[in-house]
Amino acid sequence: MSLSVHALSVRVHRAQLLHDITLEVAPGECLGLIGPNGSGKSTLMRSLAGLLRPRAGEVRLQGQPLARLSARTRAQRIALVEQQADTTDRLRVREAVELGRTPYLSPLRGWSPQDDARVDRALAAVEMTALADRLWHTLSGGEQQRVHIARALAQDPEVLLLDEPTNHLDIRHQLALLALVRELRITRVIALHDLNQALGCDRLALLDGGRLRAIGRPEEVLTEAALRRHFGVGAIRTTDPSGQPALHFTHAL
Ligand SMILES: Nc1ncnc2c1ncn2[C@@H]1O[C@H](COP(=O)(O)OP(=O)(O)OP(=O)(O)O)[C@@H](O)[C@H]1O
Repeated sequence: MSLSVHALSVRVHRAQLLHDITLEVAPGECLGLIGPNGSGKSTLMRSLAGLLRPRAGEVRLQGQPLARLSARTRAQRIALVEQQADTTDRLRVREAVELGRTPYLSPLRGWSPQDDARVDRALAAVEMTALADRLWHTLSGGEQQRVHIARALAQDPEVLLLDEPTNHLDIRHQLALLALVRELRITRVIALHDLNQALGCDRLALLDGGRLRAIGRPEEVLTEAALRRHFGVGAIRTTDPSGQPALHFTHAL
């Protein structure tokens, strides 16, 4: 499903957080969202999920304004994994993942064995099957993050929005998660701080100061000049021993 943003401006408490953003994510594409701290990545993510009402402009899903879709339809189509998601409920891991099936349940359509199977697959995808009965609040930060991702997968969305999903994860789980995200055929938007990881996206959108500064293939966006201007670092573009492009950061400016 395509996701598009048209002249989007977002204001919160008199602060203008996003300015006139226009971009399009093609069906099945993985768009990486990059930018320094406070550049507006999470704000854009929340806008893409329909959680923030724009001051001007709109987000469209397959050409349809998000604002016109019911909350239930939106939840069936879009899943968001936020940066600092928490829950105060006394939930077990499996119950937290089962919440992903909520948009599909109704008085006429109760919980079914297919829902159980979907939850099983989601838990297995993030290697949390063994911890399915643990209480949420006893998990480590990285384990909680993996449960959030499982909940989003169980939601069976057509658009998956991941806000810094590798935060808290050890290196093996970071690589496993990125491989999992790469294999999904759905439309994905993923905010990343690790710019070497961002090189693996189909395209990158670079935000700075709430404005879209560049969008294109990773090598077009992550130039040494852009790294200097927008991230304030000296960097050298290089290739790793396997021939893949890589960035070597030298110093903060
Ligand atoms: N409710 C709010 N009221 C005022 N300012 C806000 C509010 N929420 C966010 N901001 C500001 O908006 C800017 C963009 O925040 P946002 O969280 O979208 O940035 P980000 O790119 O995701 O940052 P980070 O990389 O640090 O996670 C920041 O300067 C932030 O302080």
